[in-house]
Amino acid sequence: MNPYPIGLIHYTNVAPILDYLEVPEGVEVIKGVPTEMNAALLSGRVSMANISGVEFIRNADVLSALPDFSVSVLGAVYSVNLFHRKPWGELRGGRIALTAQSATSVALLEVLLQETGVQATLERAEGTALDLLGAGYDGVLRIGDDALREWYGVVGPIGEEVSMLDLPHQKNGVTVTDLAHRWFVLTGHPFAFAVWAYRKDAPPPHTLVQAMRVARRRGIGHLAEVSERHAALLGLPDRVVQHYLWNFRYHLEAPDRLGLSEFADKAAPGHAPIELGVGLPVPSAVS
Ligand SMILES: C=C(O[C@@H]1C=C(C(=O)O)C=C[C@H]1O)C(=O)O
Repeated sequence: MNPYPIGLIHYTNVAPILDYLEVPEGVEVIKGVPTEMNAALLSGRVSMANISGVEFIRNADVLSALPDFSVSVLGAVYSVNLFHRKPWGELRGGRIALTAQSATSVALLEVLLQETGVQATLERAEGTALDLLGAGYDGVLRIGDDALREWYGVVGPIGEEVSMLDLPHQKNGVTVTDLAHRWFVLTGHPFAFAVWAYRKDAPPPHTLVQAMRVARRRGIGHLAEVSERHAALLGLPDRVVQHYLWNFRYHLEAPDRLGLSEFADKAAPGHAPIELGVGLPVPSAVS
């Protein structure tokens, strides 16, 4: 029987799931950044991946998603950041560098700029936020582990007495605008950055979905160990990474679905209806 190919984005934000995932036999794994996994899923190279929420929305005619998984957050996320020196409103007419790793966060930035009447030129460019600001960009969008490290590089050190919650973070003339926080200020809802999407004609085996649920339960139950391990890898304080991971919503509950559908209407008007759980076994009565 052919293996079931899946794509995994290995950002720290999914460590509480992936660190404990025991991949069942018959499942083949490839790894990459969001835009690579988006392309792999849409090309059929993989049948399921934790892809950018906006790509799931844009392709809701051919993609479904697991009904109880996402990378969502209510309020600040700390790893989807716009770095800029001028105030947000003065980015009008400016140039903004976009990491090539992102799809959802780019669409979110576009929505937030539009909602605030700020028209800027967005262009893909790779490099650290400070380097690209130094190269003349007015704003720099960074996501994932790079964004988290560079956020802390600008605003750190953050002690226990100085809450991570005091936003926006500004230091030495650089403002780090957290896009998920701005979405919350705009809507009052969570933001779903990623979902576990799959091709409607190739739903994942139940063994894989169940292994993911078990992994998530273990990861959340061992958050201190996960945080300590990844803090060392990231070179960040353990307590900062623990707050970062504690802050995520890994299911796809009603608030997260509300945020996803609200974003879908803003970012992809006229999108096909979002269908969750297509082709998955109907949950049996819990014994
Ligand atoms: C929470 C994050 O969101 C990520 C952003 C994505 C995107 O912009 O396409 C895709 C996957 C998410 O994990 C992050 O980058 O840390």
